[in-house]
Amino acid sequence: MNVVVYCGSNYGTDPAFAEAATALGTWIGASGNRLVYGGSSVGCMGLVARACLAAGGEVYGVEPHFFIEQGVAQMDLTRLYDVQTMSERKAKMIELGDAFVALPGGVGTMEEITEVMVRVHLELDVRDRCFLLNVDGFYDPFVQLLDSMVEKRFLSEAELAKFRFPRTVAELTAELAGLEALPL
Ligand SMILES: C/C(=C\CNc1ncnc2c1ncn2[C@@H]1O[C@H](COP(=O)(O)O)[C@@H](O)[C@H]1O)CO
Repeated sequence: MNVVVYCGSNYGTDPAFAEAATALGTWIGASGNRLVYGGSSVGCMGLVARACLAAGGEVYGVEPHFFIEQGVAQMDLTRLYDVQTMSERKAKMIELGDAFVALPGGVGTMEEITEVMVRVHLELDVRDRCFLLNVDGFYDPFVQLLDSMVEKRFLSEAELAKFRFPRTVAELTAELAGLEALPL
C-alpha cells in the first residue's frame, strides 16, 4: 500500500514531532508498505523518508523541479518524480496514494491534507483514508474549528467522523494496518 505522508519542511519545536516522523517512516518501511511524500531532505520530510529507507522500505518522492534545482531533494530515494508545479505534485501524490497522513506541519502540510479532506468530503477517490496525527494535541485547534463547522451546519457529524485524528503513531499504524491498497 502507498502511504502518502505530508509533514513539515522544518522540525517544529516539540521533539515529539521529529520522533513521530521517524517512527512512522520506520513502520512504513518495516511493514512492507511504500512511502510517498514530497521528496525533500529537509525537516520532518527528510526524517520520514530516511527512516523508511533505513527500515528497508521503498520511498517515492514527488518534487517540483525548482526544489530539485535548489538542492533540497533527497537524492537516494527509490524514485523521484520531477514535476513542474506544487499543484502537479499534489495531484501526483493523490494519484499514487492509498492512504493519506498529515503529521504536524505548517501551511504547506495544511494545504495538502485539506485537499485530501475535500476529496473525502465529496466522496471522490480517497474516501475514509485521511489521518491527521495529533501529536501532543497539535491538531486540537483544527479539531475545534471542524467542531464549529458542524455546530454552524457547514459540515455534518458523519462527514467529520471520516477524518481520523489518532494521537500516537501506534494508534495510527493500527488503523493503517487494517487498510488495503485501492484498486488501480
Ligand atoms: C528551500 C528550503 C526548503 C524547502 N521547502 C520545501 N521543500 C519541499 N516541499 C515543501 C517545502 N516547503 C513546503 N513543502 C511542501 O509542503 C509540505 C510542508 O510544508 P510546511 O509548510 O513546512 O508544512 C510538504 O509536505 C511539502 O510537500 C530551505 O529552506
